[in-house]
Amino acid sequence: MGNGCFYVDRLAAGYGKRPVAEGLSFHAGRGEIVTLIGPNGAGKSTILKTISGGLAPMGGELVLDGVPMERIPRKERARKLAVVFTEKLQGELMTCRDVTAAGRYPYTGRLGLLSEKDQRAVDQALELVHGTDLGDRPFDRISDGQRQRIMLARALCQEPEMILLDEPTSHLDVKYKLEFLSLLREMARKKDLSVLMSLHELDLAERISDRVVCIKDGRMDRCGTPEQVFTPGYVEGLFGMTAGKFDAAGGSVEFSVPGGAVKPEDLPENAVFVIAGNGSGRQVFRKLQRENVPFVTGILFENDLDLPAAEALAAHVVKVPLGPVPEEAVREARAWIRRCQRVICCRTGFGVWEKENEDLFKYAERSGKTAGES
Ligand SMILES: Nc1ncnc2c1ncn2[C@@H]1O[C@H](COP(=O)(O)OP(=O)(O)OP(=O)(O)O)[C@@H](O)[C@H]1O
Repeated sequence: MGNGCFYVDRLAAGYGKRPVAEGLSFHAGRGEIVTLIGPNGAGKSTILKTISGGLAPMGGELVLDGVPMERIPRKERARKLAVVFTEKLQGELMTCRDVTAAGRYPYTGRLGLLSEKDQRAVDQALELVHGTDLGDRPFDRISDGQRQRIMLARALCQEPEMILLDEPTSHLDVKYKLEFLSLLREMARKKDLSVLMSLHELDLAERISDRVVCIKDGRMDRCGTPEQVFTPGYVEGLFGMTAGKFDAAGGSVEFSVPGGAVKPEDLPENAVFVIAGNGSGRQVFRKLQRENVPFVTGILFENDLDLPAAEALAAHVVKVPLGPVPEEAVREARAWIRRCQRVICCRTGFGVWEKENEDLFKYAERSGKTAGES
């Protein structure tokens, strides 16, 4: 089970008598970020609620710092484990500073009076989330994104060993999403925190997580590093996607090509051949896709940055393994060019290993297919 400060072993979580998910075994070490992903209703929130103590486990073990969770006294657990579930706290009549300070309650006496040390911890936490200016504002009159940052400040000033977050970026704009997750990453490392959260943004999950736990049909479908989890085709299966493709290399989602791949003889009249490579083609592929213009592309090496988007969107891709480009691939690409109405070249120049693509471009020029290229 590793030296993680937290682990679950064969955990079952659910409501009443019915487990929503069971057989869950994973761990989160100190300084690590572990992310739960999976389709809507898979049970991610239920698992987090169970780990936070809000729901009783229906089976299995929950262990924090070598001690079964149920044996950790409530007050100690409140110090060790911080929870960021935004919908929980209404915070009426409270300022953002009051809400943040609530994170110190496990450390204060019964009256909840804050010592100087507590006040300092509140200041620091607000500063960390860039929330100092929000301190005096009423918590119920700030934006959802600001509320999310204040909730993180509250969790941080609790000085926990572990933070649980349920979809912490759902209300944040793209700038704050990145800022928030970078902050979380930094806090995890600096303060040796274990972070367990659910995320819907797979690209962010892939970039930020040390480990990803995939939940599907009431069980743990996969658990591992992002490289182990996000293998080609996996996300589409996990989410039962029929309308698009997840680019495992680039961490982005591609809409699928209408009608799918085609045979040369079925290629529509307005089809375009795109000479791309090295990431130069993706924007063009997407533009053609939006405009409903079918296209063929090549010659792409199998590790090319353009390949995932090409495979998701093109009617056909002429691709080759790394190494010398076979004559046959060149012949095939030329045949597709002859069938296409025009050729778009995304390259401003060709490297020494791209002689065949340069030749294809010259071939297209000679055929008059590059005229009016946009
Ligand atoms: N309070 C509840 N009582 C009974 N069943 C519930 C309750 N809350 C959620 N469920 C059910 O448990 C299952 C898992 O829900 P959960 O919210 O954990 O999924 P999730 O993976 O977090 O979904 P989402 O991605 O949509 O947030 C769903 O079928 C849901 O309808």
